[in-house]
Amino acid sequence: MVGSSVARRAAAADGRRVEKVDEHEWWNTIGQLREGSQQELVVKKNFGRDGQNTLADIAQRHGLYFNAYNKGKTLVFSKVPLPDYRADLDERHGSSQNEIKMSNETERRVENLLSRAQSNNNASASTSTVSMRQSLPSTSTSIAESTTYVDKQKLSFQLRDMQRSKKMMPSARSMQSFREKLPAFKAREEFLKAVAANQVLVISGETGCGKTTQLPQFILEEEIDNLRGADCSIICTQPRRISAISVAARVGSERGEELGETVGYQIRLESKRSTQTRLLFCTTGVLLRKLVQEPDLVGVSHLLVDEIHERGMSEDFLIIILRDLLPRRPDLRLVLMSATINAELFSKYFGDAPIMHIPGFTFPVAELFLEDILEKTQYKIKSERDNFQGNSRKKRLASVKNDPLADIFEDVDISKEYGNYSITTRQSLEAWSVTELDLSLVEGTIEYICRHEGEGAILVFLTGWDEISKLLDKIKGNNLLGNSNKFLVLPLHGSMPTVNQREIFDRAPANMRKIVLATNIAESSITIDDVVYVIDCGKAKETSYDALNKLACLLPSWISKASAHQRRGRAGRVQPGVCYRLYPEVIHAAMPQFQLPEILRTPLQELCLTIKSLQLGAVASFLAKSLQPPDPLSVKNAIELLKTIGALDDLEELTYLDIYVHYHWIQTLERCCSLDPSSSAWILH
Ligand SMILES: Nc1ncnc2c1ncn2[C@@H]1O[C@H](COP(=O)(O)OP(=O)(O)OP(=O)(O)O)[C@@H](O)[C@H]1O
Repeated sequence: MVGSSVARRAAAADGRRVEKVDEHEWWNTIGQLREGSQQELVVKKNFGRDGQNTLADIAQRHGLYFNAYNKGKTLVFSKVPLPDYRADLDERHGSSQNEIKMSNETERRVENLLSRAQSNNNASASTSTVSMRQSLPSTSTSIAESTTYVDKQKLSFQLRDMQRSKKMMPSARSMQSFREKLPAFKAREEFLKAVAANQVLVISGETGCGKTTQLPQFILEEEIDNLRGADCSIICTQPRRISAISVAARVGSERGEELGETVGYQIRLESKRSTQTRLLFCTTGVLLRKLVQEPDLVGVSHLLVDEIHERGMSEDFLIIILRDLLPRRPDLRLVLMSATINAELFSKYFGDAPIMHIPGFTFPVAELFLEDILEKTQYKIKSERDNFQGNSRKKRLASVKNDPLADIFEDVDISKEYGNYSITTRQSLEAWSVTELDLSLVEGTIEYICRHEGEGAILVFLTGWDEISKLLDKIKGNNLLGNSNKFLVLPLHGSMPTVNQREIFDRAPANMRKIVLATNIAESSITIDDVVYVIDCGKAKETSYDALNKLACLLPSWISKASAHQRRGRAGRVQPGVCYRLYPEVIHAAMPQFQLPEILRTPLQELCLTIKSLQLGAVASFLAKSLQPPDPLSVKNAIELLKTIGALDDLEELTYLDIYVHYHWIQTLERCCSLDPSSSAWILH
C-alpha cells in the first residue's frame, strides 16, 4: 500500500537526514487529506526549514493548517487550527505516534493517488513541469471528486479576488476607515487568534463596539483571504427578524456588495442568499429548526450566537443543543456574543471557555429622567382617573400588587427628595401612575423635542400594539405633530411584515422628522442611523405566570437595567444623542440588573409543549441541561398534568394528529384569553 509506504518512509525518518520535498507528491497527498474524512495528517520526517516552508505553503494553498513540532521532526497538516504545543506529539512524553494515522478509506485513496502520480511521473519523465491540477486522478469517481475539489479551489480564488477588488473601491475604502475606528477593530487579531485556538469563545462587548457587524465579518475576511472561502460557512444568529435583515444589509454594504452575495440572511419564510453566501445572519428560531433536521450542522464552520445575554427561550435551548454538539464537531467554532453582563455564566457552562472583552463606543448620550423631563417640559400629570387630589399616591401604590419598584417609589418623600424641583414637577410626580403609561406625557415629550431640540429622528419604546396605535391616533390629532408633511411617523412591531419593518431604516425626506413608535424589538443589535432621541417608557410586555390563579399572562413589566442601557444605546451610534426616560431615577436605580431568563418565566406546561413541538427530546432531561434549570419536581408535575389533560401521551409525545394546530390553538387561547394549557385543552375537547 502506497499510503503505508508514506507511513513507512515517514517512520523511517531519523530526524537527522534532511529529506527533499517532492512538491508534486505532497500537493496530491495534502489535497486528498483535504477531501477525505481524516482531520489531520502527522508526518515524522525531517525536511529542514526550507522543506517545512514549502509544505506550509502547500497546506495554506489547500486551505489547511500546518505546524512543525519536535524541532521540525514532526509535521502536522490539519483541517483545524493547530496550537503551538501538542503534548501528544512530544517525544519526551513517549506518547508520540510513530506512524501517520489514516483511516482505511483515506489510506486507500492516498495509495491510489500516489501510484497514479508515480506512473504519471514515469510516463512524463521528460516533461519538466507538470501542472499539479492536470495530474489529478482520472477514474470516474476521482474525476467527480477532483472536479469538486478544483471547483472549490476556483471558488476560493474567485472569492478572494472579489474581496480584494471590492476593498479597493472608494465606497469600501471610506467604510473601511469608519470600521477601523470601532473598538472591535483593535481587537481583530486577538479575536481571530482566539477563534483559531479555542472551540468556544465568549465575547463580552459593550454597546456599539462592533460585535454584531464586525466580528462575523472578520472571520469571513480571514477565511476568504486564506483561500478557505469555498469551505467556510459562517452563521450568526440574531434574536429577531429585523436585526437579522438589517445587520446582513449593513455588513453587505460595508463589503461593497449587494445583499445576498457573500453575506445573506434567512428568517422564517424569507431569505436572501446565494451559492456565494458565506456569512448568513438568521434568527435563532431558524437555526433551532435546522438543528432538528441536521443535528451535526454539517458544513457549518463557524457559529456566532449574538445577544446571548437576553436569555430568550430559543437562545437558552440553542446553547443546550450546542454544548451536546461540540464534541461531535471538533472543527466547529462557536462564538457566544454577549453584552458585558453574565459573560462568566456562559463561559462556565462551556467548560471555562475564554472570555474576551471589547470596550464600547457611543457618542455621548445625555440622560433625562421623569423629574427632569417634567421640569423641562412643564408638562402637568393630572390624569382624570388618577387625580392625586382625590386619591393619594401612597394609597394608589398600595393597591399595586407584586411590584417592588412601585413599593420603592411609595417610600419616596416627594417634597424632600425633589425639593429642588418646581412645585408643578412635584405635584406631577405625586400624580404619576406607576402602573399605566401616560400616553399624553409621551406625546408631550415628542412635541417638546420637535419644538425645542435640534434635528434627528426620535425612537419611542412602548410596550405593545395597543399603545402604539393609541399614540399614533394622538399624534394624528396633535396640532404640530399631525402635519404629515413635516413628520413621518412609523410603527414598529414584531408582528408587522418585514417589508414594513424595514421602512424604519430609510431616511426621512428632507425637512421631515422621523418618529418611530416601537416595542422592545428595536432594543438591541439594530442601528437606525438618524436616531438622535430615544424615549423610553421603561416597560416591556413579558410572559409571566400567575401561579395562584393558574393564568399565563403577557403583561407590561419593568425592564432590566441591561435593557434600559440597550435602549439608550440606540441613540448616539453615529452622533451624540439624548435619552428621555419616562420614569423617575429612583426606579431606574432599583431595576434588576438583568431580566429573568425566559425559560424561568414561561409557564412550565407551555415550556414542555414547546420542547416537544421542536422535537428536542425528553423534557426533563433536556431542561436539566440548561444554564439555569427549572425546579425538576415542577417540571415533572407539568409533564404529568399535560399527560392528564391529554396533550401528551404516556410516552411523552404530543398527542393529536395535527400537533401544530393543537399547539397553536393552545397558544392562541392562552394569549387571547389568558388561559393555561389545561383550560385551553378543555375548551378544545
Ligand atoms: N446601518 C448602519 N448605519 C450606520 N452605522 C451603522 C449601521 N450599523 C452599524 N453602524 C455603526 O457600527 C457601530 C457598531 O454596530 P454593531 O451593531 O456592530 O454594534 P454592537 O457592538 O453589536 O452594539 P449593540 O450590542 O449595542 O447592538 C454602530 O454603533 C454604528 O456606529
